[in-house]
Amino acid sequence: MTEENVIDVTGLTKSFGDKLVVDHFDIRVPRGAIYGFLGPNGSGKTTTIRMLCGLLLADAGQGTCLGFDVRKQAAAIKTQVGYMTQKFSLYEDLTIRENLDFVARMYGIANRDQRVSAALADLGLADRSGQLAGTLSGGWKQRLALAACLIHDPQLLLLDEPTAGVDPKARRDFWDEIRRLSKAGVTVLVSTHYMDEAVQCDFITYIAYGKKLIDGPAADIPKMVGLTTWRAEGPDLAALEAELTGQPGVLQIARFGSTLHVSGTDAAALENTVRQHEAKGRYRWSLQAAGLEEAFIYLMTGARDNFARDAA
Ligand SMILES: Nc1ncnc2c1ncn2[C@@H]1O[C@H](COP(=O)(O)OP(=O)(O)OP(=O)(O)O)[C@@H](O)[C@H]1O
Repeated sequence: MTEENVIDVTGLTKSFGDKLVVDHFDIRVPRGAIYGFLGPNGSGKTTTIRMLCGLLLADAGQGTCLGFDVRKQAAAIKTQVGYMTQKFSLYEDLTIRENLDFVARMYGIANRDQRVSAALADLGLADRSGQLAGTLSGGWKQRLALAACLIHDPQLLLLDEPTAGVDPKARRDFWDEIRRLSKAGVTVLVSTHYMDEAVQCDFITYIAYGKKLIDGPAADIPKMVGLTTWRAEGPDLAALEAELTGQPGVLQIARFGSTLHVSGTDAAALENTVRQHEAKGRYRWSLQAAGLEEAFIYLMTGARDNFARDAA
């Protein structure tokens, strides 16, 4: 493995039957990075992650994951990544300790009892280790699943929507842990539909209909998306939103606290519309530096749900 890239693949392609699900996907993930994987439902994120961790053989493409060939060394990759699936994949009718012990046994970990006890202590669940996993709240289940992924000290975590349906406080705690792991040198590729998670990533890649549309450092994404945003402050923002909807240059209107962020990709047309409203004097308008939040909303709502295309 090169020191720089823990994942380095090009042209990954996968079809199911006659349906092309992932189309020539390339990605390079530097060691220690948190790489956000965004895209509408059904865009091919899970399929890509499964090809990267050796669970699914790509139809075409090549490259390495943790220095192993993704096509020829799937078995080695599987033992060395931590993969967290969308659905809770542990046993609800085993206790927390039994679940961790089971996973540790699968990986053939030496000093198993010690390792499991350390994982329980890290989790803050040492006192409740005899509790059935099925009785945990959604947030705790996710943390337990993460602890299970980490039991063999993987250098790479592939997390597939790890916090879907989990409350905001539990999501924040989960991400504190992700950042701590990243600081310790663990590389993380994480798919998410949440803006507050996307903004915590170092890099972002965006996929739609199996094709990568955007990829780069998170700080560069707004520029790549090419949105101009104006901010409006004043009374009755709902009325302003209704007035602006569909006007020239206006592609997106998003409420941020007591302000309205109005965005578009045609800067001149948008400014023209804004100036006309500004002349009425009801609202204070200011040009807003391009932000990842607006870019995220644009990306995640701009492309239709991929299943919708299938259904059409
Ligand atoms: N084993 C399979 N057999 C047939 N079709 C599949 C299989 N796995 C996935 N698909 C299809 O491939 C497409 C991409 O699915 P995938 O789960 O990779 O998308 P995703 O981006 O992870 O979606 P989500 O955000 O909803 O999890 C979907 O249309 C899905 O129905």
